Amino acid sequence: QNAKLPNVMILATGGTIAGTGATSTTTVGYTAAKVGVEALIKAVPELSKVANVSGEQVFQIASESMTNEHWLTLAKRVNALLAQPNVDGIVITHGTDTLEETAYFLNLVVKSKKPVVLVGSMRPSTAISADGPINLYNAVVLAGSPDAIGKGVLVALNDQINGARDVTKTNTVTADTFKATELGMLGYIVGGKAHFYRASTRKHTVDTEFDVGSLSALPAVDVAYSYANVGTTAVDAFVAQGDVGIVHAGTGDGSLPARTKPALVAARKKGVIIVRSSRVGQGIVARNGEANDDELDFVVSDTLNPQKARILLMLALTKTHDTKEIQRMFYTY
Ligand SMILES: NC(=O)C[C@H](N)C(=O)O
Repeated sequence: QNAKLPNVMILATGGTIAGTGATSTTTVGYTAAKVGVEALIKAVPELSKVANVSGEQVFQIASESMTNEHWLTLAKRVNALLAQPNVDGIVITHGTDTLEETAYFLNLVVKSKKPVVLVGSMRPSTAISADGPINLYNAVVLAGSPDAIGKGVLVALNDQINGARDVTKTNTVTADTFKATELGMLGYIVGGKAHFYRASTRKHTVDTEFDVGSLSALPAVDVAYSYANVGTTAVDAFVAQGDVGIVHAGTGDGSLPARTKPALVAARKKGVIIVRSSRVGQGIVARNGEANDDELDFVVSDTLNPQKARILLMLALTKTHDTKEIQRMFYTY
């Protein structure tokens, strides 16, 4: 322990960063979530020069299997740790598949300005040029950086700092997969230092109205994906199973196909909240653009992608079923 260094807690959840392959050239077909947190820390002795690190294994899963229950457990643990004066920042090691979702969930429910940084890797720990160790080093640097305080939940991979709201996985295999595309990344981690150039204007962490402290479950919300020839199978199934919200991942600017629209309108009449989002990946879904949202009593996702719109809708539904209020939240967070 060095009193001059920040105290950074590493919470491990699994993913490829904790994965192992049969050979050093195995970069696909490896097994995720095998290496424990102590081994991850031990693999990067340089960590002790930038922070007093300690580790905790919260889960050991591939992130495609992340659930709402995992998120509630993780968020409560993060909030409990950040309330301790001897914790300056938290790093969460995580699979990359749903990393952006966990980051955005925490961005909305963490009750602290202290840095929370999600990190993963695209190559397993056993690979040549594994990206996990450098990403972990950078994440710990970032979590211990005073400049990261109050910036919301951050993502550190490939020497870049991205904000939880706008970052997304853009490539299935390459190490430079996490990008905030048009809205832009926040900075770099270079030479053991975090360099910030921008911050999100959207509210997060201590400035949100959401509190998961007393929650043991989240409202049922699913995503209905749109494409040519789509019908009502998904929407009908979601309503039948009792969903209270549906995010429609529409084509283009959140368009509603002629065959699907009546099912969404009927679902809304039954009380289900409908959010129009887009599968495109860039741009605003404009209110009263591709559909008359005022008349249909639908909500638009603004620039949130469908998987993040699902998260905000779940949290919104813990507070209200008023569509005007929910729309306000989509323009706030
Ligand atoms: N690169 C990765 O971490 C992918 C892995 N399927 C996961 O999300 O756990």
